[in-house]
Amino acid sequence: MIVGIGTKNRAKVAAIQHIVDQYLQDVEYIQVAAASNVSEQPFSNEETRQGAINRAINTLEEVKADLNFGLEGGVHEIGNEMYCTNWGAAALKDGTVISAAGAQFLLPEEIANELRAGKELGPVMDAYTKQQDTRLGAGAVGVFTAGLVDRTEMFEHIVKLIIGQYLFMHRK
Ligand SMILES: O=P(O)(O)OP(=O)(O)OP(=O)(O)OC[C@H]1O[C@@H](n2cnc3c(O)ncnc32)[C@H](O)[C@@H]1O
Ligand SMILES: [Mg+2]
Repeated sequence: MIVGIGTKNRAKVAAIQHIVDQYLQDVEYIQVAAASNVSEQPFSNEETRQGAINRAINTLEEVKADLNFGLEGGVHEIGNEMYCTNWGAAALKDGTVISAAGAQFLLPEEIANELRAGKELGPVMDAYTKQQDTRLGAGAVGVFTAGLVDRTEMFEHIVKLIIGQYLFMHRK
């Protein structure tokens, strides 16, 4: 089968490939930088979920694979506290869209304030860590969990939930 990957972000690509390779056979991958059609920095669960779904559908339209993945990161606030939130979706050839949410974790107040001022988490994390492209490696989750959970592991759980739902739908 053909699996479409709607991102070129290597942390997300690795998450999709690790889980697909574990549970599906004879897979060929096609990658595209699919548009999310939401803000660069989604600011609610609804918007983050929509970004993942849009990426999955845009990947389906571009590569027409059997399973087309979209993964999206964003933030949302509960009271005065800001959490990172993560969503994934897969669009099937017949237009069915499977979705699942993943881990959420609290962002430190100094990071949350930068986002409230309109900045994006990617560049804010690079400034905070004095490194480049945090979002392609450990991610904010890796930094703020002392390396216990990196961005790939976080998205792997979402991909596993999606493939599990796909296998359930196609059970014999
Ligand atoms: O190439 P794409 O697939 O777009 O991957 P991305 O890293 O930009 O990821 P998202 O668009 O899903 O994330 C939305 C925004 O939040 C940032 N972001 C999300 N999660 C992050 C993390 O764990 N570490 C650093 N930045 C993160 C990201 O850089 C964007 O500004
Ligand atoms: Mg992005």
